[in-house]
Amino acid sequence: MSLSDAAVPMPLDDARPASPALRHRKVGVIGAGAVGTAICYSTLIRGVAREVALYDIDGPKVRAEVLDLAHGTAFTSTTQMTGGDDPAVLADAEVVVITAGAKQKPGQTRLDLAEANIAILRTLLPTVQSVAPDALIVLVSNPVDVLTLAAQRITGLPAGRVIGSGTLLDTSRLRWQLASRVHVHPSSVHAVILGEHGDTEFPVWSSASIGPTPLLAWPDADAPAFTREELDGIAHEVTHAAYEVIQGKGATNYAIGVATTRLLEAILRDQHAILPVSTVMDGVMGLADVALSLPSVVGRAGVERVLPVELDEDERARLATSAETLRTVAAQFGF
Ligand SMILES: NC(=O)C1=CN([C@@H]2O[C@H](COP(=O)(O)OP(=O)(O)OC[C@H]3O[C@@H](n4cnc5c(N)ncnc54)[C@H](O)[C@@H]3O)[C@@H](O)[C@H]2O)C=CC1
Ligand SMILES: CC(=O)C(=O)O
Repeated sequence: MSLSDAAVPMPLDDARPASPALRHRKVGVIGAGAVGTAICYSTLIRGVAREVALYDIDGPKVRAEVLDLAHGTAFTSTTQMTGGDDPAVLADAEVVVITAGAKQKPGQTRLDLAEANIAILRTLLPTVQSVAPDALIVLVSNPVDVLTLAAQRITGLPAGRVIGSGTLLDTSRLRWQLASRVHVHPSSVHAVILGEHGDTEFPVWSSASIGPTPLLAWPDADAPAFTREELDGIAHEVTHAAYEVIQGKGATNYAIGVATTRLLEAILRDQHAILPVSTVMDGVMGLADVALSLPSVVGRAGVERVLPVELDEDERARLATSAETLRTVAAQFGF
């Protein structure tokens, strides 16, 4: 069996023609590292796609990961797990998720990865477009906002078809922090991190709420009101969460795995869900020629609309700082 033959055999029921709704639900994932495999795993478990295909240049590694994931599909949904070291495994994917490339070493910022990972995109994207010409592109590799702008410019695709995971993960971290503090489920916390997925990101406290109660007016006998100092501390922990995890285990992967699956679900099920993801801005809130996260309506066509947000003066200044930081880095690479 060649390395690119790593696809598991089709179960009998998959030999029948798929219903139109299922026929195209194939996700390609590039990069069989900590992040790519976590995305495959959570996508299998949640049954979001009909087929997940994993591609990596490291043949033995990708073959082993595909087999390990495929061996568990008796206990997941009907999803097929395929893959190998030939990019043809991505053929006809509806969405291709890019996790390939360098990751931060302790002490590095995400922006330090720009040169290496833009170079990978320049060779990878033409291949992706030839094997999966209709695919939406989802960027996860870092610095994800700079790579989202680069990928959109390299492919020439409409802005909404090139999506960075952006601050979806940071927002999840924030919701978990706040939920733990007031003893509710994170799904009942409505708060968002916007801007760069990186050191200049910021929480939008002015519109955050817990259930229907504005966060800044939080009253509860069991959990007292938030002070400004405490909110600053929570924001700092969210922004620095990745550094702590990377210091301890060398990578972050499970949370980005489920966050990316949530994005894939919004796309493949055409949910028109509002998610904080990164796309190239086209003038919304005065932003252009930069990719960063604002609340975005996500469905089968990709990001269908980017929603302007009501921000206070401090939040507006922080959005401008994020945009300026990202523009400066992207410009160094001609974007
Ligand atoms: N956007 C986000 O929220 C997050 C982004 N990341 C980023 O995801 C990226 C991947 O992280 P890990 O999976 O931990 O790294 P890893 O080192 O475990 O895996 C990277 C994989 O990419 C493969 N690869 C390298 N060049 C390739 C190419 N040209 N074609 C195909 N495959 C190629 C390598 O063989 C390796 O298997 C990093 O840039 C990291 O910073 C990680 C966590 C969260
Ligand atoms: C590595 C990274 O970008 C994160 O975990 O947020």
